[in-house]
Amino acid sequence: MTTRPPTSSGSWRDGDHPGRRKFVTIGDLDLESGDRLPDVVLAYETWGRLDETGDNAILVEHALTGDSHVVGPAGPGHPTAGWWPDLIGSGAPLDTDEFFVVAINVLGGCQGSTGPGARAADGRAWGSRFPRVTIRDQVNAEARLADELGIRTWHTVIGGSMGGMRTLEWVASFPDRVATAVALAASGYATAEQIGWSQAQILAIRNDPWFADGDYYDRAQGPEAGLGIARRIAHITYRSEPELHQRFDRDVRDEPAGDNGRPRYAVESYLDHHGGKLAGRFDANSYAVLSEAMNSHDITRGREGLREALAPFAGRLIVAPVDSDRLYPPRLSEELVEAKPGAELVTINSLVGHDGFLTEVEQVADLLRSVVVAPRRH
Ligand SMILES: CC(=O)SCCNC(=O)CCNC(=O)[C@H](O)C(C)(C)COP(=O)(O)OP(=O)(O)OC[C@H]1O[C@@H](n2cnc3c(N)ncnc32)[C@H](O)[C@@H]1OP(=O)(O)O
Ligand SMILES: N[C@@H](CCO)C(=O)O
Repeated sequence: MTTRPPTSSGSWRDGDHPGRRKFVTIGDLDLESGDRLPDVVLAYETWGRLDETGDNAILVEHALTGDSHVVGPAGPGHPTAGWWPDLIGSGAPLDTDEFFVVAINVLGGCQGSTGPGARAADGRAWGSRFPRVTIRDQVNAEARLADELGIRTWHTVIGGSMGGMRTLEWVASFPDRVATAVALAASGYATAEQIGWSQAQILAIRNDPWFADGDYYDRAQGPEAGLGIARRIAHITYRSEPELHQRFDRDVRDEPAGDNGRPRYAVESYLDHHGGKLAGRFDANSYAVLSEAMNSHDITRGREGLREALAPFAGRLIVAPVDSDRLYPPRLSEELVEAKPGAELVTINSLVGHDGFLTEVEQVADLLRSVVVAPRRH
């Protein structure tokens, strides 16, 4: 759930140590829908130092249930340890001796940024009143944070999945503010199948009797069961069929015993684990808002096609699909490379599927070392 920062304007922080959350008020945000979201706060974390030229900043964009805590242990404001361990630090692929690394909790999220669990001006959680936001709205908000930090052009923007969507939207919306973009396990638009999977997940949440039309924050219980089901559905799409087969096959867990003596398959217990874990650390409304934001993703909206959307970008574009990804199949990355002359395709090899961009940390590290960071030193 959202940890509400103190109400004020300008920047404030939990602490000055690297990786400690900071907050900035970016003011009112006009949304694509025509709504205006007032007094928007974004939570973010930084590592390293912005140099005098201001051109050494790297933006790391998190995926659906990630947050600004890219590296480091769990702690206040961070329900989990970092989701890309060891990628940021002195001598790490995103080397803080050289770069100023920024990660922002996405608009609509639940780890410090304005989202449905945050309090509106009347002191009540936004809940059902939280407006629809798009990936483009989220990137517009992030651009305002970049302005606040004095970052005109990102040296690199990198992200996977929903983070890859924001990376590509940065390229399309602010082509002169990104020098290099790395989009992992992503696509230029949400596909019919992705939208279909999202629908099932959103319905699981909204049909939980404890959802209360989204206004459950002052109740004894929220729609954790619905969120858990959503996560189970999603998690299957994040993994490959061969991986699930190899890991679990038809194995049965002997405890706890299944109801009515039916077997409890190991894969069920695994999905129960992931469903329960997410329900304990994430806000269901945020999950639905962010899923709808992902459904909105389409860098071609108002820009003709992929080619036209990417044409103004003069920087370096690297797209990195996971070869076994059935949710964002490699053809979606190949389309981007075909649409953008000079764009590079670097395939991540993994049995895992979509989550490969999180689990194959070494390959991501190699990618960052070889194609992103190294060229700056020459
Ligand atoms: C690491 C984080 O969660 S950081 C928080 C932010 N998170 C994100 O941004 C991404 C969200 N995380 C994820 O999507 C996933 O957790 C991933 C991609 C990181 C997981 O990748 P993997 O390393 O392949 O983990 P895997 O899917 O095997 O799950 C391991 C967990 O399942 C449990 N598990 C494995 N098999 C079973 C089973 N048959 N029954 C019950 N539990 C099982 C393990 O005990 C382990 O539990 P733990 O995570 O509580 O320690
Ligand atoms: N498993 C990741 C990837 C979603 O694309 C997450 O939960 O954020």
